[in-house]
Amino acid sequence: MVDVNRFDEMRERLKARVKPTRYTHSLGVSQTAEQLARIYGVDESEAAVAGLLHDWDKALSKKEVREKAKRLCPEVPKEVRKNAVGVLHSFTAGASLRDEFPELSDAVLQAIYRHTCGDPDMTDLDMVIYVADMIEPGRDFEGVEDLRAAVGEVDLDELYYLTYQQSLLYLVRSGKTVFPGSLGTWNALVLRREASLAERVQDATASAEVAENTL
Ligand SMILES: Nc1ncnc2c1ncn2[C@@H]1O[C@H](COP(=O)(O)OP(=O)(O)O)[C@@H](O)[C@H]1O
Repeated sequence: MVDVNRFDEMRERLKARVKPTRYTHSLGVSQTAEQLARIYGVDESEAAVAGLLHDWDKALSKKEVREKAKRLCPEVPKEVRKNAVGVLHSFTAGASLRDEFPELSDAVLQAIYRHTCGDPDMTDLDMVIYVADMIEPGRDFEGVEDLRAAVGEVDLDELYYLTYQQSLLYLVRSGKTVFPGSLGTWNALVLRREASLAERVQDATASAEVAENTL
């Protein structure tokens, strides 16, 4: 739980660090993450803080973020630093924000680390931040209204799946490079979703059979 005064201090430091449009986006993500957290039973305070700080390293130039990633994120391949510089800010912020705010939990840092590329095995907080980043009120892309309409109507795994799908569609449609790990993540999400649907069909069939036999 982050103290209200501390949250205000984080907000002021972010405001001084990033461009005004990025600051507005960050406030939108923080508020949307808090709402999603309430709906899906996730810690609201952690969601608000992770949402607020997720783009902390967007303030860095391409050169700076590449150097920071090289220094702090040895797990990120060289070709990602070279060809997908846009994703690096999430890794570097996740790896370094505790130096700025020592009270940040591992869960918050992980959600920040995963906010751009996701992961096959996301926690509920990770998914809340990933989705909030895509649907905060300032976002405007084809399909965003469908995602907003799905909030509370589908479970969090499904909402993350739908959001991830939109993100990949956007990258491919606009001819952008895709982070190599994203294909593996997508495949894992598809397979898990298929397994979960099959399980639900099986359960429904079993329940129908029980009902029929008791008539
Ligand atoms: N899986 C991915 N692979 C490669 N690039 C991505 C991926 N996901 C997002 N990006 C790109 O990385 C940049 C940062 O993404 P993100 O942090 O989600 O958005 P934003 O900067 O708009 O808040 C954007 O240019 C986005 O298109």
